[in-house]
Amino acid sequence: MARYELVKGSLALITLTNPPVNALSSAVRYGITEKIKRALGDPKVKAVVICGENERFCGGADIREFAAPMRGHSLVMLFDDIEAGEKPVIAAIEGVALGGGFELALACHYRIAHSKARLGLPEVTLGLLPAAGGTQRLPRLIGIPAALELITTGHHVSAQEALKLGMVDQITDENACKMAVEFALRAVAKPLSSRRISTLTMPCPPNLDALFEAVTMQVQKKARGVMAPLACIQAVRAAATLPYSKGMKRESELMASLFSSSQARALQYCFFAQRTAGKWTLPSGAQWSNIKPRDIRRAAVIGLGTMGRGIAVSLARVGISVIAVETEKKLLETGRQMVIGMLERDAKRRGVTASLYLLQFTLSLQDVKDVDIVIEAVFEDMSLKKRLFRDLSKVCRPSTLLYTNTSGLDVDALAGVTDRPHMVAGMHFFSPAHVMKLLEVICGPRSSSETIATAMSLGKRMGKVCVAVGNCPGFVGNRMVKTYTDQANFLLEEGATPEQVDGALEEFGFAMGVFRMSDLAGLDVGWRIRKESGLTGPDVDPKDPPHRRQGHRYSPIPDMLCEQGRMGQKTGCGWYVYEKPGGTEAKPDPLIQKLLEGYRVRYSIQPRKISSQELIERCLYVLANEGFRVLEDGIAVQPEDIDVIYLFGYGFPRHRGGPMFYANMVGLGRVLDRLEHYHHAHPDVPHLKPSQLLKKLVACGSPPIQKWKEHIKTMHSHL
Ligand SMILES: CCCCCCC/C=C/C(=O)SCCNC(=O)CCNC(=O)[C@H](O)C(C)(C)COP(=O)(O)OP(=O)(O)OC[C@H]1O[C@@H](n2cnc3c(N)ncnc32)[C@H](O)[C@@H]1OP(=O)(O)O
Repeated sequence: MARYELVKGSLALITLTNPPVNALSSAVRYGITEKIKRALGDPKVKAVVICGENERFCGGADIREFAAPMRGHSLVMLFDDIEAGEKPVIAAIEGVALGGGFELALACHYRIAHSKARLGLPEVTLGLLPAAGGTQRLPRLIGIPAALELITTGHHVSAQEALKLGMVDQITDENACKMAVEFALRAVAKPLSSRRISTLTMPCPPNLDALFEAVTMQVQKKARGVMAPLACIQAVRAAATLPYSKGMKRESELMASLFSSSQARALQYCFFAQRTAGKWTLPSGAQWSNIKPRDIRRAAVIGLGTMGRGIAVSLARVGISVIAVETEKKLLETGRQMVIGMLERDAKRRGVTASLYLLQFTLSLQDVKDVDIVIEAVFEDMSLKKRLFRDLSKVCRPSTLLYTNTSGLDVDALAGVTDRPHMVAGMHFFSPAHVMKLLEVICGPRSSSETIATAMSLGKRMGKVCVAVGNCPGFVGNRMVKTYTDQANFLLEEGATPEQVDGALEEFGFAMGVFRMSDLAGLDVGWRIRKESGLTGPDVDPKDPPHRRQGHRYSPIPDMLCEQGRMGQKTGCGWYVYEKPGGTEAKPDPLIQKLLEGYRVRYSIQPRKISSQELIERCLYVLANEGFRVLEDGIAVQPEDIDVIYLFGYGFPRHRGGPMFYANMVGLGRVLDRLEHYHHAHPDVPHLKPSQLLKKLVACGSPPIQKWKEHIKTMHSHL
């Protein structure tokens, strides 16, 4: 796990050999400890270079080992030994030096980085802190403000930024290991005392208290209820106010308070869930590792509304040429200006040239005849989409893949009107499409594995987190979210206010509660869908009372708001009132209070005081319950897929892991009990009825989430 070579007669070269990222597993820690001992004890050796195999220095501690108490050689002791040694040790950083990997580099006397390397202390994103001396050495090296920024955010920096900040001594475009060897030969004669970071005097700014207070407020605002950033601040404060050894003790105490916390478990689960979701599998056995995606060079985007513009930008900025199609000159011109503006702003932010030459705008569908793929992003109207797919069949060459950006319509129905149903699938982008990271790839029953592989690979190329899901109304994300918003509406009927429901969800960790989110997205979106599906408007069965549809409870309150023109932020009022149309400052609206009171009187509902616990349980247990049904129905393959969708598409707080992980943390038995309780109280709400899979898992002793897959026996998978 660590290779030892003597080079140039007097240098020990220690190479970490734990692919793919040379993580510091217990075997690697043992390996480095032994090799350092050997190098320091060998009189022939005058200096040491540490590097990583496969042009990657080190991705940090082995996160998989955090599932159990840490055993084996201590990183802290190893790093103290390296630093205290009498021979210069040089870190040769290629690829990444992250977390424990960067802390290893900080313990070395010199750091040489390749110009493409990235460095940082991302432990906070895993619910931890850099507990191998990172919180004590980094502020001594680069100062408290810069160290605080890096440690509390977990941001990686480029080698150039690292050099500017003083994190590395030199950067090179050559092989960093070779450069480090040459550097080491020159370093042999130099004194080491000023190179031991732990002994350096801390550069302290005068207004220390104010600085820590400001950073604490910033962190609390950005990540409400998240523990790790606050612990990071306390550890850096210890570095600023205590001698090194006492600071290390504080670092270790703070790490102990985080190490087995539920937040750390959730955040580490999210890290692996994201990687698990990328490894898609279809029932045919086709999967990410055995199906070659098509190479996409030319794409067409049909429709230049909000979604189409974002998709065009996402494609062009990764070098794919785009033909954007609209039906009217005015719409085309508006779309063209918006796309160009977005691309120019994006390029300016990234310090690159906008690839405007990749864009073409047209009113003629004929112009898309030679593209590799088409992504349709027209209005969410089935007959319009069908018409377009029929036309695309005629226009496009036979090898063109066709994708629909629908948020919930039947992908197979669209495939069925084409001459190539196996070459049709869904690509559900989230708005704004050039910003939001999530892409649901919808596999129709006839979609070929190549069609899916191409969508997944293209999504990844555009920087998206892609999840392959089955075809059903709303797919995974929107199918589940309906149960959550329904509960929120029912809670209003029963006595809650929008601000109470939102307050409870925001306290839980959502950046925005369900009603504030609805105001932001626009209430008319859901209204149109409900009208189309006959839940409101002229198509409603006259025998249905206003608060029941198809035998189930229904809340007409959102429809009532829309009928009054309250569409959310854009109209200046929705569930809240805003300072002006387009305003963002949500204030509780007495008119909504009045509307709710009138509604309760009309339907003889006795309002009651509803606890935050009930608000959370009703909204979130029902969400997980539908997630279990999604798994039962084979619409998603594994709970990780659902959680990734909720983390990246719906703002589910990452430190809670996602709806399925949250249910697992609460305890499946408890979730089942509470759902049974609520279903008993509201028998006309089928979504509150516990799913079969939840019952089955509880009956099997509530296995850990990673084992649920073994218990999911689907009648037939939709993937
Ligand atoms: C009381 C205890 C005291 C202990 C003190 C310890 C203090 C130190 C703590 C730490 O170091 S925590 C870890 C900090 N490091 C990170 O957070 C980095 C995590 N990794 C990444 O960001 C990325 O993986 C990467 C290194 C930038 C590489 O990205 P790339 O896109 O190239 O590859 P991936 O698909 O992400 O990863 C490939 C493969 O490797 C696995 N992996 C990555 N990093 C780790 C790791 N640190 N530990 C274990 N495994 C890791 C990743 O899961 C992938 O695995 P597979 O999916 O292929 O199985």
